[in-house]
Amino acid sequence: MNALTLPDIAAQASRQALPLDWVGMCGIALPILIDGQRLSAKADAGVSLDDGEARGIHMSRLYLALEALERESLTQALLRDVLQRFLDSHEGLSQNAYLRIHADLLLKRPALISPLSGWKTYPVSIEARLENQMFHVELKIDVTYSSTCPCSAALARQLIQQQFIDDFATMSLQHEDVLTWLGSAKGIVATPHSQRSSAQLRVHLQANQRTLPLTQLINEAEAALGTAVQTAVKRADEQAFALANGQNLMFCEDAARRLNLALKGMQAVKAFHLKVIHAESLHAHDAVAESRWARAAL
Ligand SMILES: Nc1nc2c(ncn2[C@@H]2O[C@H](COP(=O)(O)OP(=O)(O)OP(=O)(O)O)[C@@H](O)[C@H]2O)c(=O)[nH]1
Repeated sequence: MNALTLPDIAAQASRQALPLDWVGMCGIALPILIDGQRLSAKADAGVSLDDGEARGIHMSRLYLALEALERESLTQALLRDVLQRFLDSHEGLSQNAYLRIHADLLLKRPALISPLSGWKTYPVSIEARLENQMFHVELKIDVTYSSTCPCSAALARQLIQQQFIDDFATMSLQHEDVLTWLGSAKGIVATPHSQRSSAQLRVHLQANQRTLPLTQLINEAEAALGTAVQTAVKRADEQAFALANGQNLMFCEDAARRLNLALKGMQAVKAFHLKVIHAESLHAHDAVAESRWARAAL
């Protein structure tokens, strides 16, 4: 080695000849473009190290290949290009390439009644891999919503009926008295339990789907669930939300079935796995349902 040559340890032979499944970098700061939005993301970039004799991969080559992601909107084709660059820059060393991107998508949501609106963040992950020359992309999205237990609602209604019997058994019914009673605490002697719930969607896209339809997936999921968590809320909005919840009683099974149907109806979706978690206020544990589906090959 002369004085001007930088030592290159990665190029040395490995002391223990052993291939590795994933080698790379996690948590790389990266500005990305999704649906016209510039998002602050974190990327995990890696390749397999199939040449067990080689000491290491070339981290900088993966890092530099990510540059393309800050210039163009994310598409399946762009993700594939980046993964191909990972492999091209590791010829002879790696056969498989991996890229995970984590970001918070920000969407502005209107209030139910008032003219207000506010922002909601949706954690999203995009996982792309080029494995044995097969390209796969999986989108992960979390959507939060409110769920009210139908069983608890029925039990609460029964208690309200019982209270009505107790209070009016010996009285002749007067419209005015009933109206006053309904507006009092006795008229709602029991309330059903409800909870902030979350749907975790993992979606495989059709190969011909160019863009990543994250916003569309979120919108479809929220429409199917019916009681998405709100942003700006005045009393009129809160009342409308109470009504929406009362008309939208659901077990976790109901939520999972609704999401299943909504995702199946999206042309962009090739397969999915979904999990809904109702963080019960009745228990210290959660009620959970999962569902998976894959479009039949033509
Ligand atoms: N492979 C590997 N590199 C590491 C690790 N930790 C830090 N690095 C550094 O990552 C830097 C970039 O590696 P390379 O991409 O091989 O850099 P380079 O040799 O200048 O670039 P090329 O000429 O393209 O190979 C090097 O300085 C490594 O020391 C590690 O755990 N494994």
